[in-house]
Amino acid sequence: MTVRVLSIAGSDPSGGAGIQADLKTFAAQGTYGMAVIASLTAQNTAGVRGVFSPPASFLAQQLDAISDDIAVDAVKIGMLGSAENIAVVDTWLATHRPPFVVLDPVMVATSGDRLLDENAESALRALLPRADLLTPNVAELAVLVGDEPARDLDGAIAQGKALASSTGAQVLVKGGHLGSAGADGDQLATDALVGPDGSVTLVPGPWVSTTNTHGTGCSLSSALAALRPQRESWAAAAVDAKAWLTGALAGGAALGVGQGRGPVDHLHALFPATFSTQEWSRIAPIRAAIETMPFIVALADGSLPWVNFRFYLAQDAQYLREYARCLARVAALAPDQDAQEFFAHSSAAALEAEMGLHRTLLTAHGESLSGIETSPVTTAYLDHLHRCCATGSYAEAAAAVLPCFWLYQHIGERLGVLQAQRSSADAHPYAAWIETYADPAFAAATTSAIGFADRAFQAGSPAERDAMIAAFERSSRYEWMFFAQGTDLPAWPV
Ligand SMILES: Nc1ncnc2c1ncn2[C@@H]1O[C@H](COP(=O)(O)OP(=O)(O)OP(=O)(O)O)[C@@H](O)[C@H]1O
Ligand SMILES: Cc1ncc(COP(=O)(O)O)c(N)n1
Repeated sequence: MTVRVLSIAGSDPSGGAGIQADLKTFAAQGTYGMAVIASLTAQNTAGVRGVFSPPASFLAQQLDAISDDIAVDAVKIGMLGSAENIAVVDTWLATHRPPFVVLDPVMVATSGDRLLDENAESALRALLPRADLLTPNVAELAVLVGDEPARDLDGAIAQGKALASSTGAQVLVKGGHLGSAGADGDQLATDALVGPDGSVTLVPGPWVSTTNTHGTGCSLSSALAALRPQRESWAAAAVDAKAWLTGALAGGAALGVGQGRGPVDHLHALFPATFSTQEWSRIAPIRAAIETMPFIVALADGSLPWVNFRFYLAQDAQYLREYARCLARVAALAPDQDAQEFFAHSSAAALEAEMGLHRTLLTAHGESLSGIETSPVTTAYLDHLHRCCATGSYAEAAAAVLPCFWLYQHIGERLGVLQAQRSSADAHPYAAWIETYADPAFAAATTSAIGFADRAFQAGSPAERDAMIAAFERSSRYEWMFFAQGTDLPAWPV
């Protein structure tokens, strides 16, 4: 029979934390997931905007509906929001306690926003002894033992021992925010399972360099609840939950979700990394460099001087003419009609739509595209593309032309979000450029280009796969240099 796991928690509409994360985690562990919503939040990856808790009587009604019908093998309790909700859960546990109870004492989100009424802290403290396992983060652990936040893992373990002994529950001390060093000096993210008898089991894991950490606490506690009925002990469940979470953290960036601290990829093991997800993660430093470079920052806020934008536009027009030839070459190499149509259409679109945009923008300033000299960076990028498309396979050529879709779509989307937040009265000098790349039709074309590259990778020989990886990374670097030449290199005489 499938293991049936219940989450009693808050809702995170952006899908990275709360019950949304819990249900994905339950599915990832092969269990049947259920969710009783204690509280609603309006939040995204950047922070919490509002919290609304329905009447506690409705929480009781939801819990009764489950208990009257379904045997629950394990429960994970997360954000409860209010003292009234905590009282309802306390009563429910007294009468319907499932075999395994994990309690994540959610008080404050990573963003610093409160997720528990201030007057509910003592009620939450009183609920703790009903759990088998508590999963406070460093800040919550400190509040629960009435101490300052620990500065290192040893300090956190000492607090964990105090909490375990006062509640009779096991405590998983999470060292994610503390960091620790392994024998070979590698940075680790070590957790520790502390028993009420003072026993300590270290659960080490590699540190993942990522900003996609929204909902890690929710996901870890859910994985523990889902795995415990399938494992011998909490220690065994913790080791497997930790390994799963490390993979989810590593896959988070490739999801491309949100502008703040993005979510982890709960389903990474069900859908193993493709060429595109792997490469998107691999070029994370290049993406970060593009997102924060002076040219893009000034383009985003509209402060980019026209002289720099004009230089960029002129080079881009040179680039697009040749890029369109490369896309036509990918179409010629395409193994099937869908790919051929897509790349041929993209070639025409590069000439018509994008170059049209450039012409309009220049004409509006009384300038034209004639007599422009191609810069060294533009030349180098085009030489690379022409080489991949002239001498490489379809797979290599499809990988080489992909960053120009994907990085523009990515930057366009980011700038489009900023643009939408701006008051409509503030005219942005480069609004037309942003709209072109933030357009959902361009996002759809990018998704198609990614799909074609992924399929080529699947069908490719080992040599072709290596060539795809090299071509994709090199094109991505050139994309960065291409933007950078607009402000960061000495002016090229035009
Ligand atoms: N960058 C990282 N690399 C590896 N593991 C991490 C990283 N950040 C957090 N973790 C792990 O994620 C789990 C959750 O730990 P964390 O301390 O972030 O909890 P939390 O603060 O409750 O999470 P949340 O961000 O959801 O509030 C722990 O197993 C921790 O070791
Ligand atoms: C509904 C809900 N529950 C829990 C958290 C804590 O997660 P995090 O600290 O990662 O934001 C959250 N943000 N939202």
